[in-house]
Amino acid sequence: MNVTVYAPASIGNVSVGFDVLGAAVSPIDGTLLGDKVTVSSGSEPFALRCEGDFVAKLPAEPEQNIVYHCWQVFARELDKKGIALKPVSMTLEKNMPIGSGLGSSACSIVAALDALNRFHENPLNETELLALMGEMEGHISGGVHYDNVAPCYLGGLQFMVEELGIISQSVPCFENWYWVMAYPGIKVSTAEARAILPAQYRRQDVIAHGRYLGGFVHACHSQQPALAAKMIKDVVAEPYRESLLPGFKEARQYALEAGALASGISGSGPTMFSLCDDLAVAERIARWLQQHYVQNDEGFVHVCRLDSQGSTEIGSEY
Ligand SMILES: Nc1ncnc2c1ncn2[C@@H]1O[C@H](COP(=O)(O)OP(=O)(O)OP(=O)(O)O)[C@@H](O)[C@H]1O
Ligand SMILES: N[C@@H](CCO)C(=O)O
Repeated sequence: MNVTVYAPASIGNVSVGFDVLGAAVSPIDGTLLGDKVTVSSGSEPFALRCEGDFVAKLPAEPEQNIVYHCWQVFARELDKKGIALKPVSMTLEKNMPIGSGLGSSACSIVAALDALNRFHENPLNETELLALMGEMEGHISGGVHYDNVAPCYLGGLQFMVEELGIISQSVPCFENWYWVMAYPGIKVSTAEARAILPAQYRRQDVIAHGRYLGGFVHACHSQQPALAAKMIKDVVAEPYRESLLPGFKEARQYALEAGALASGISGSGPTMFSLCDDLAVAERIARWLQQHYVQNDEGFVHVCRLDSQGSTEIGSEY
């Protein structure tokens, strides 16, 4: 028996909701922009093999791979429930660049925990599994935040409510929005990009943040796309992180002049997203970003749609 799970890329924050809003995205050309994890029966308690385009960027020791930590916390939770852990042989296909702002660690975490859970016939429910995913993301980035793992696992646009035993709920979005994702090919560490943020904010920024986030969620629920797009503004992180992203200011200005409805940093960067409601505009912006924002052979640009599915079981054998 083996189970394979694919977990998609995600946009943390979506500019307007620092740490509390995130969106899962997939390229419209069918490219699988995310990690895959396969869990098979093993002959020892745990074994990990890594492959894929970005395998060389992973820590050399399996014990330092987040997939190993996922297995450890999964074992801990099964132990609490008195359920036997099966010996597993895991394979990580690492397709996501690390430190990209596309939720790369979230992809590995979500694919690993979802696959482990399915392999054991779902002993953990959705909320228990998502809580573990948040714990693992916190382990890597220095602070628990669900804005990558929740959309990556559940799909769509997710808002972190973290109340009444609920971690995240989905927010309706707009069918005709295209998300142009441009990864320049350089690395920005999430932990470092968090460490440069101020510990306190001015009252006017707090008020603006509340207006933008409340306005965005309201506009999504009342299906006002123009208003929703206008509310995609970041006063919490972008002003402080811009300096980490060479060419970002110019690229955002180009995208907005070329007809993007909004443009911002994806997660902690360096990937930027540009939102369009016209495919021709999205493709024009994508071509420009490929020429001017991408810095090396590892960079790429994809025109995406919201991925409403989140992590998905693919190609399993029973
Ligand atoms: N399977 C894995 N996938 C990604 N990173 C991993 C994995 N295992 C261990 N790591 C380590 O976790 C850290 C991830 O760093 P960081 O949080 O900046 O990247 P990220 O998750 O790719 O960022 P982002 O969410 O912005 O895409 C790196 O130090 C990396 O070596
Ligand atoms: N909300 C997180 C996302 C990291 O991808 C941050 O901006 O630090």
